[in-house]
Amino acid sequence: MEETQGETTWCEEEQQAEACIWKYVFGFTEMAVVKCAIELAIADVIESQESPMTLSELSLALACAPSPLYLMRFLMHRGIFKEELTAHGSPSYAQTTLSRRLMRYGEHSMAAFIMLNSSPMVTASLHHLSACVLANEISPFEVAHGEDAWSFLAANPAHSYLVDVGGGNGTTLHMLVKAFPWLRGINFDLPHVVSEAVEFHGVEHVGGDMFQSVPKADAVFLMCILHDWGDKECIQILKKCRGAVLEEKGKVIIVDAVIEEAKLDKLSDARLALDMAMMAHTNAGKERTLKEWEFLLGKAEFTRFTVKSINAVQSVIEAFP
Ligand SMILES: C[S@@+](CC[C@H](N)C(=O)[O-])C[C@H]1O[C@@H](n2cnc3c(N)ncnc32)[C@H](O)[C@@H]1O
Ligand SMILES: O=c1cc(-c2ccc(O)cc2)oc2c(O)c(O)ccc12
Repeated sequence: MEETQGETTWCEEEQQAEACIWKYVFGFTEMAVVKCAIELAIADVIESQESPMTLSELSLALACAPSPLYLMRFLMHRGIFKEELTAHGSPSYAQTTLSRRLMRYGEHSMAAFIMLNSSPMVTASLHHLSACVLANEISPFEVAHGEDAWSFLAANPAHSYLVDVGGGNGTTLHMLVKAFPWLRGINFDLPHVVSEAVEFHGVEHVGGDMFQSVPKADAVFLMCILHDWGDKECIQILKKCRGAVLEEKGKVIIVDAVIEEAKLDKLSDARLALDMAMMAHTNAGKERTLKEWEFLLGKAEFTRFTVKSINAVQSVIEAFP
């Protein structure tokens, strides 16, 4: 005979508790999978595709094997992505209002907060809550890091540095720094170009030659630069850019056209016209196909790259050392 407690039986309460306790058993796992989705830019890739993606399409876009993308099932069950069937009946993954909050950019993005709260700097403090409750008057942050948060942040600035190679007068970098306040910008261009540039908050102008060296940073940005140059020069520039970032976590972000000969869209003509303009304006500059980008990035010794179309003449290519 079941004991009743109000509306709920003892047995139902046990079952609810059993389901609930697993949330705590695997609480960190949930955070880690969401962090992983942000790092892989899964929501950004599906958004740029503008249609649901199968696991094999996702694996191509992310330049990884399909099997680890099994984590999409977890994210789908949490209501982060939704599953839809393709015309051939294969499962594909689509954006939701929630997954758009995992995008790295965009007005609803919460990615930066998730990355901060799942960072070792924050999680290390959370491991000391009980000691701090008992010890009183000392913060978990101080126990974990040996100093208060303000001294720690002064010694370990949380900013990421982005260097815009061939950034002109720094306008683009200024827009990026305003949109992403955790960024600090280094606008790198020829000395006579940066000497004319006006000051922007969060942007430092540095004069130099990208064929000689590129300032060190967390990431390098190259917008409409490589299309000005032939393959030999591009490989030289790309090698300097690869050398400017850390091997484990740096990247080189290229904004340039990707010519798709087989897949036409409303901007295909504009890309091909830009290719003709490059022929007219430069010695060996051109717009490149995916195969040509693959060749350049391979020659410059990048280990992998991803391409995101952004509904513009240019695409965003992220190359990893
Ligand atoms: C086509 S513009 C692109 C400017 C900017 N990235 C944009 O998208 O508006 C090319 C830029 O590359 C710069 N540049 C050319 N040669 C360079 C070199 N050797 N080192 C650094 N910058 C260079 C030019 O001064 C110019 O600002
Ligand atoms: O004539 C051009 C045009 C561009 C250009 C056009 C449209 C875009 O969305 C981006 C770039 O870029 C140029 C360039 O980089 C250059 O060195 C010479 C000429 C042009």
